[in-house]
Amino acid sequence: MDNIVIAREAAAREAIKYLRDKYVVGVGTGSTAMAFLRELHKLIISDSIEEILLVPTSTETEIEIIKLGLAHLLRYPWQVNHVDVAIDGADEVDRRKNLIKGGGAALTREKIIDYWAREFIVIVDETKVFPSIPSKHPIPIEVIPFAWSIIKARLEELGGTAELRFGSGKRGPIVTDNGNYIIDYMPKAVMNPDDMERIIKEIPGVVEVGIFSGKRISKVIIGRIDGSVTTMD
Ligand SMILES: O=C(CO)[C@H](O)[C@H](O)COP(=O)(O)O
Repeated sequence: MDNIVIAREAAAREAIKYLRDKYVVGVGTGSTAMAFLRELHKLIISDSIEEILLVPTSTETEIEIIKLGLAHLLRYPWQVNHVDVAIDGADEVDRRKNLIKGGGAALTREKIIDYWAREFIVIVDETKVFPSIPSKHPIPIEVIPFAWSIIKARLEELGGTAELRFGSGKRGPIVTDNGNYIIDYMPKAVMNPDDMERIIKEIPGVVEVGIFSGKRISKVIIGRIDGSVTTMD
């Protein structure tokens, strides 16, 4: 098995320990979150956990829940009055638990559900840990299509590069679950993530920013390629 897969699965298995009977669980987006969903599926079919409900953070995750035969557990935000725990992946994490998210273009729904949850637990493999963010991955920003060129220009004025995200088939810009576009922004200068998030969010037409503040995160579980895990609280 691929080393990264071993690391992601180790983090996903560890996250299972934070679930309880009757929990409403926010289910993240991406391959690591899907590793968690597969572990959760095992628990559910073996009756090791009871009356759990699943709130997806994207259409992609919703489809995976249905494909696993768990449609009866699927709930939308308006069908529950809270989320006990959200488990989600990330593209980058720094030592203060600040995250870059949105590699899968799901950052807005992820932030809505992850921040709503009483506990927000992040699962990553060790290659996602960096001294500061953004390091390798630009900051995904969800924008209203009408405003994309203006926002791109405003970001470039702030310094750095800003690119409208296209699909791999080059048929046009990626469209999010909310009908918006994604701009990937790599700033020139390192800045405090909370300040960076605030500055970008102030640009009219920006829907959400793929910086998730470490202050909002309960725990980061880091899976290692030897199968071990470490936790940042
Ligand atoms: O933010 C996300 C989707 O919008 C994902 O959580 C992030 O891209 C990590 O994905 P993966 O686990 O596949 O590396």
